[in-house]
Amino acid sequence: MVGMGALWSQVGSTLASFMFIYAIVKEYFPYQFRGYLEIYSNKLVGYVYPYIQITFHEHTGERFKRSEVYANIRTYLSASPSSSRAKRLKAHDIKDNKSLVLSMDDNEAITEEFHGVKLWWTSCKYVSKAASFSFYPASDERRYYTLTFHKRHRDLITSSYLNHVIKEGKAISIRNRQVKLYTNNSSDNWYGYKRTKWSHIVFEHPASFNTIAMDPKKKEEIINDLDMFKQGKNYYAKIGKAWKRGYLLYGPPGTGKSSMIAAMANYLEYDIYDLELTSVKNNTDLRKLLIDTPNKSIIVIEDIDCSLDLTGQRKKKKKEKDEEDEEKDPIRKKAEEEEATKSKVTLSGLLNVIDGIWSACGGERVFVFTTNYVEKLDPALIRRGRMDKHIVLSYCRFEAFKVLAGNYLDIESHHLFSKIKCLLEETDMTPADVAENLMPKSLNEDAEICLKKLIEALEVAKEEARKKAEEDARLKAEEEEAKLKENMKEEKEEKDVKCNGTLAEDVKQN
Ligand SMILES: Nc1ncnc2c1ncn2[C@@H]1O[C@H](COP(=O)(O)OP(=O)(O)OP(=O)(O)O)[C@@H](O)[C@H]1O
Ligand SMILES: [Mg+2]
Repeated sequence: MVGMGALWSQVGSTLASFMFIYAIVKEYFPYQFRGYLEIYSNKLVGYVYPYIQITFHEHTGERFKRSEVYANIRTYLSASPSSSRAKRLKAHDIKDNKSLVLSMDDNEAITEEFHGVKLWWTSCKYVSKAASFSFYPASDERRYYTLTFHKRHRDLITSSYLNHVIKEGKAISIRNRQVKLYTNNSSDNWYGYKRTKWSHIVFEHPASFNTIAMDPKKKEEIINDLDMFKQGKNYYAKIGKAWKRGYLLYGPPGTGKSSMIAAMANYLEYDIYDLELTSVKNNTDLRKLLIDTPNKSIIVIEDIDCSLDLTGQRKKKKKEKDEEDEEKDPIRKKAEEEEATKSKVTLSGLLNVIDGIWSACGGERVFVFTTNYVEKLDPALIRRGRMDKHIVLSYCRFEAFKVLAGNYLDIESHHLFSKIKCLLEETDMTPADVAENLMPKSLNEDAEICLKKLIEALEVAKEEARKKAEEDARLKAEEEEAKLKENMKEEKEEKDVKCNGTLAEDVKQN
C-alpha cells in the first residue's frame, strides 16, 4: 500500500514538472507551431499514460439543451450495483413516494466491470469563476461524467459497453417514468447557463379515462385515436406526415376539458407542456419553446380564445390602430409602442408552429387546445392538420351521469336513476355541477341522500331554465313590438312628408 502511494506521488511530481516545462516551452514557441506542439505532446503523453477518457456533459449544443445521453448514464449508474459502493450519494426523484433514485454525488468515482474489463466513472462538477460573485451560483455549474478505460479495450467500450449503458439507462427511465407538468418561463429568464425555457413539477393529477364522464362510445373513440397515434411512427413516416396530432377540446365551463388533458397525459404517459402564450415575447421565442419540447409530450394551450387575438381580426385592427396613431402625441405613442413589444405572438406565428415546417422538429407530439367558444376561433387555426380531432365536451346526460354515480357513490343502478334520466334530458347541467351534488358532504350521507340532492338541484335548475326561457321570450316579444312600432312610426312620418310635399305643390300651382 505504501509502495503504491510512493509510486503515485512520484508519477504526480513527474507530471507536474512536465506540465511546468511544457507551459514555459509553449510560451516561447512561435505561434504558428503551437498546434503541432500540442499534437505531438498529446502523443507523447499517450505513450506514458495508456488510458482513454471520454467526457459526457449534462448540457450540449448551442442552446444548452439537456443531453439525453447524460441522463441515461445517470440513470444507469444510479441503478448499477457498483454505485452502492460509492460513499457519497445524491437522492433524486421519488416515484409514487415508494422508491428513491440515488446517484453518486459530485466528484465521486466508481469502478465498473464489463466482460472482465475494468473501467472508472467519475462524476465531476465545474463551477465557473464568475459564480463566486453571482447571486445564483448554481446557475453556473456544469456537470459531466468521465469514463476512463485502458486503450486496448477501446473497441469493446465504445461500441458494446456504451450502447449497453444507454439502452439500460433508457429502459430504467421508462420503468421509473413519472409524468411531469411543465410551464414556460418568461423569455427574459431564459439566458445564462442552465436557465431553462420550461420549469416543471411532477404531475399527480388522478384523472383517467375511467373517471371522465362522457358517452362511452365517444370515450372509446378517443382512446382508439390515441392508441393509433402512439403506435403510428411508421405509418406517419409512410404517409409523409410529421408525427403529431392536434386535439381541440371545446364546450362550456366545467364540462371536463382540463380533466380530459390530464386523462390523456396519464394514459399516454407523456409530459404536459402547458404553454402560457401571454408570456411569450414573439414568434421566434414561440418557435424556440417548441423546439425545446422533447418527444412524447403534450403541448397544451388552454382557453385559446382568451390567450391572444386569434380570431382573424388582428390585421384589420392593427390597420385601424395605425391610422389612429398618426394623430397621437409622440410620448403617448412611444409608451404604447413599448407596451406592444411585450407579446407579439401572432396568429400566423402560432399556425406555423403547429403545422408549419418547424412543427416537424421532433416527433410524437400532441397539441391540445381548449376553448369555451369554438365559433370565435379563426378557421385556419382549427382546420384538420392543425386540430385533427375536434372533441365536444358538453352538458351531463344520462350515460355520463352513470360514470359519475359509479365513481362518486359506487353504484351502477338505483330506483331514482329513471327520474334523474328524465331530468338530465330536459336540463343542461355540467358534469362539474352533477359531480358536486353527488359528493357526500358528511359521513351520514349515503347514495340515496346524494341522489335526492341531485334531483332537487336538477329541479331547481329546470325551473330556473323555464323562467329564463319565459323571460327571454317576453323580452324578445317586447323588442319585436318596439321594432314594429318604430317601423309604423317611420312609415307614418314618410307618408306625412309625402302628403305635405303634394300639398305644397298644389298650393304653388294654384
Ligand atoms: N366530464 C367530466 N368527467 C368527470 N369529472 C368532470 C367532468 N367535467 C367536469 N368534471 C369535474 O368538474 C371539475 C371541473 O372540470 P374541468 O376543470 O375539467 O372543466 P373545464 O371544462 O376545463 O372547465 P373550464 O372551461 O372552466 O376550464 C373537475 O374537478 C372535474 O372533476
Ligand atoms: Mg379548464
